[in-house]
Amino acid sequence: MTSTKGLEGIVATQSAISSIIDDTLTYVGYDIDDLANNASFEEVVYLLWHLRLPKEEELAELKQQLADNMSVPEEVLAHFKTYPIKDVHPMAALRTAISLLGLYDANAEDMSKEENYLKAIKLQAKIATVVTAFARIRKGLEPIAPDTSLGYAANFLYMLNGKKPESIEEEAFNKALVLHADHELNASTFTARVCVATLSDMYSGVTAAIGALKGPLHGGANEQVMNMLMEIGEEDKVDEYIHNKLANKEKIMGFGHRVYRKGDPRAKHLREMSEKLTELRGEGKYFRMSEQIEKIVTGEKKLPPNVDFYSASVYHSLGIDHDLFTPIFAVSRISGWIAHILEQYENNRLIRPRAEYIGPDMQKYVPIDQR
Ligand SMILES: CC(=O)SCCNC(=O)CCNC(=O)[C@H](O)C(C)(C)COP(=O)(O)OP(=O)(O)OC[C@H]1O[C@@H](n2cnc3c(N)ncnc32)[C@H](O)[C@@H]1OP(=O)(O)O
Ligand SMILES: O=C([O-])CC(=O)C(=O)O
Repeated sequence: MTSTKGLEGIVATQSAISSIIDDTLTYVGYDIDDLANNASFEEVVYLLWHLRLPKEEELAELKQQLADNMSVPEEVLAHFKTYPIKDVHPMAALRTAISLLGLYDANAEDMSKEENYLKAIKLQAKIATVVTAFARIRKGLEPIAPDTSLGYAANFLYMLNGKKPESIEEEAFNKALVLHADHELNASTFTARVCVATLSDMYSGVTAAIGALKGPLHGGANEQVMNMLMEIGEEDKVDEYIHNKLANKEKIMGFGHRVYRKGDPRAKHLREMSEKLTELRGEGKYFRMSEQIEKIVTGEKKLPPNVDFYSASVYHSLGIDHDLFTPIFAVSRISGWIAHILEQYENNRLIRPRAEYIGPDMQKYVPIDQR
């Protein structure tokens, strides 16, 4: 038996949800460029869960179901006020809150198709409320109830900030949600599938996936990109900072990808938004710094930016706290996790690979007084 480090190149399942072929990303056969330019996030959620685009009335029904299920139990919100540690990371709070939500769902263990679909709606709806409520409660602010007249993207920004977003903000946030919704067998999606392939419940699968997304080699990179931009501070410091990092063989967050070679097709959309939004906010330097970093890293390491690189300056210019960037990734990606969880249940087999053993040969047990 020989192993492949990080399972590189291993095809671990079949899936009809999304594909990456020759650096082109599609959801159910629809090019990500087409979806980013035209679709609402709710349309994409429907597409991922039903493997077809919704008709008007189907989309209206999903929107209504999401709006109707956004409230979360008081106990979950109250629990945010009980942490003994200051500055709990919002991804840790989110991971716990999703698990906690499962304890308030009487049907959490019901594995019927109907109940799993209802759980999907509840999770997709409530995650927006959980993230925004935590963001407010930690600042001593009251959570804001969803405005059911708003779409999902606008509602998220409304619940976060307490005011309805401008249309340019809503459009940008909707596009970011569309771009992050699914991505074949990335680490967090694989985690979700491994978890539910034991026939564990959907709350467990999503909780596990949040844990995997949190790491800086995966979803956690978007927050690290912004930390890097803040640390560099000024445009004339970029060159020295990046060259030092590369010389020390340190990774530049937001660059590289296990699957894409020529480039991540999502990055250009976020780049475009970053340019527009940072300029509008009078913070164009973050776009210009990002551009400089891209020039150096693509030139010297031949590593193109991934989805996390320009999303950082986009979210920053929407006025979002930097440690909420990864939870926002989860708010979108939960749609993909759920699609994969449902697909896994449909055609399940336990996921259990092997390990190539590299430890010592057979040893004889030595009693403790003779070691
Ligand atoms: C949503 C997402 O998850 S997108 C990815 C988000 N993560 C990041 O942006 C973190 C930075 N990037 C990385 O760490 C990696 O490129 C990953 C994790 C995305 C992909 O990892 P892998 O396919 O395992 O590549 P691996 O880490 O083995 O890198 C291969 C080589 O490229 C180098 N490399 C890869 N990414 C970077 C980077 N961002 N900066 C500098 N060098 C890099 C590695 O140091 C390694 O060099 P070596 O062969 O000389 O040792
Ligand atoms: O696919 C991956 O490995 C990481 C990624 O880009 C994503 O999850 O969006």
